[in-house]
Amino acid sequence: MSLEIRNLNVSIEGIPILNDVSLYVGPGQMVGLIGHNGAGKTTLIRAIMGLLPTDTGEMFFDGQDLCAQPAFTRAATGISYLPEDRRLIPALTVEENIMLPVWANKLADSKQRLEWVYGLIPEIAQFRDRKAMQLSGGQQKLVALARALMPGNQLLILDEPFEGVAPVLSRRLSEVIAKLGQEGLCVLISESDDTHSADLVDALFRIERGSVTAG
Ligand SMILES: Nc1ncnc2c1ncn2[C@@H]1O[C@H](COP(=O)(O)OP(=O)(O)OP(=O)(O)O)[C@@H](O)[C@H]1O
Repeated sequence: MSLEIRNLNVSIEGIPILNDVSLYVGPGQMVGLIGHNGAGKTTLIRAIMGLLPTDTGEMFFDGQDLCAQPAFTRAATGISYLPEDRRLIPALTVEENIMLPVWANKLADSKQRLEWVYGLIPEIAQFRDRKAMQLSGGQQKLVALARALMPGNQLLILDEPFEGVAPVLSRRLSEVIAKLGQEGLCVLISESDDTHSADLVDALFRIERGSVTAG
């Protein structure tokens, strides 16, 4: 499984945002996407997820042309993302929040997948029956990651996962993300600088004013 993006151009309301972006995430690779606020990280992630239309260029995952497939097919392809904000539903329990993508996409093997996620992040299993609103911001981030892991069994995209997370929890988040690499997932992590991702990633791309360079 690999993600290959070639010469991708994306505009929002007629304004060019991404210029000729090329990026590669190899099988089982963990790759960083580093850029300042407004550089275009979220726009690129939204384009990969099919949430923004692309102007020109190519995106392939496991040989499938992602540009040709609508957003709702991503979960079935095993592609998922952790948005910058957590977007948990406060009145639902932790487990209900984690199960949302399973219900929305009628995913198979959800029981095994849930056990796998609880094994990876055991502290979440302990508060599975609590309402999301009763958790700290960092705990909510872990739950949002768990939720993304339900459909994301091939490619997981993490949009600034460490943003606004206290040091103790960001260390824990790093441990969990490192484990994902060992599980053979392709992972793309965006960050405004490489403070947290430097030790995690196998390769790095930098994005500046909508243009991406390797290294
Ligand atoms: N809905 C929109 N309408 C107009 N311009 C937008 C829209 N969304 C993003 N942009 C512009 O696209 C550029 C890239 O924004 P994007 O959110 O992708 O950056 P980012 O690297 O993720 O930054 P941040 O770290 O602040 O989230 C910015 O100049 C932004 O103003």
